[in-house]
Amino acid sequence: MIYTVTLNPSIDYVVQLPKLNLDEVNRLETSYKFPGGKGINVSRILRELGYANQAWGFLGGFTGEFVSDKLNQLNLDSHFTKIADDTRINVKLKADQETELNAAGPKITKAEKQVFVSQFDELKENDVVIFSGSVPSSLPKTFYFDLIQKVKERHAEYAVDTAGEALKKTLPTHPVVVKPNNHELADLFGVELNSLAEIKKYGQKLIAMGAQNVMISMAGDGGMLVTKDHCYRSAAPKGTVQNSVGAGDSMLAGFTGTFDATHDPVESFRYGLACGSATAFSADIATKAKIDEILPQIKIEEF
Ligand SMILES: Nc1ncnc2c1ncn2[C@@H]1O[C@H](COP(=O)(O)OP(=O)(O)OP(=O)(O)O)[C@@H](O)[C@H]1O
Ligand SMILES: O=P(O)(O)OC[C@@]1(O)O[C@H](CO)[C@@H](O)[C@@H]1O
Repeated sequence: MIYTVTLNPSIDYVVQLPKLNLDEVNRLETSYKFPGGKGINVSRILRELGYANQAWGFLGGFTGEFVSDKLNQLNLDSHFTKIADDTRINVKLKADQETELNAAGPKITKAEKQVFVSQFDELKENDVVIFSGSVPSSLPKTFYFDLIQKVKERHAEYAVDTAGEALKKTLPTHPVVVKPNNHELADLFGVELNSLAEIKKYGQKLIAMGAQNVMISMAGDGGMLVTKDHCYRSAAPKGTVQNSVGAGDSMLAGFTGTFDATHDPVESFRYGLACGSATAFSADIATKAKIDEILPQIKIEEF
């Protein structure tokens, strides 16, 4: 079974207008509300691909009710810990440029945290836990790392989509896959990455530090997969970008779900790339039909 962890879910309020004028009232052309949060996006794609999974995390208040109702409507299996404070609202502004305003997140009490942590006792050998997204500021900075210790005690596997020191700290515990984007990879080492060869070199460093697979996302430039003995690269298929929010989560879902089922890194990378682009070319998180349409366009080569 695959479990996704979204410590800080959101309502994603996506607003579209031709141009943002600061210091003025701006009238929106369209606006949508989606259930958001990285792990929730991962769960939605896993479900589209037919992989049984359950979404975990914290939800509370009227905003939490909205997210919960939407997940029920999507028939998503979920088990969120109820909290007293309100789940956050993140604003995604699509104008001449894309701007995201992500809130810090709700207060989580000690008792609520305890209820959530006890869920990890349910894990079994060979389960996979996917940790994605920010940690609300009321939780300790080491929270992912502490949860990973629980996953390892239960002999389950895990994947992680986080950045900076939190990512570095998890590498020696051998995550199945980590998915930095090229900018996060550069920031991690305080360097600029100007070529695919450099991206490969720093991806290999993450392998040397303990990751089992390193998938580097590069938005419209496609992606790279670094394994212990190989490196694979693919450009992105062409299409009209509608809303790239969640493309990285979709990529992680495609890879991890396929890898759990097949243990084939190239096939998993293929699904990761197709899911990422399918979401970028959709208004919301991609559907199975969109993923199937993109899959034949993915061309992977050894690099
Ligand atoms: N404009 C695009 N055209 C085609 N494919 C795209 C585009 N944007 C993203 N993708 C696909 O989705 C993958 C993940 O996207 P991206 O690199 O933006 O992830 P990310 O930085 O983690 O994004 P986010 O945090 O918004 O989910 C890319 O590696 C690529 O395969
Ligand atoms: O603030 P975080 O947790 O880093 O990211 C949250 C978020 O931007 O990530 C998803 C897209 O990847 C959105 O659904 C959500 O709003």
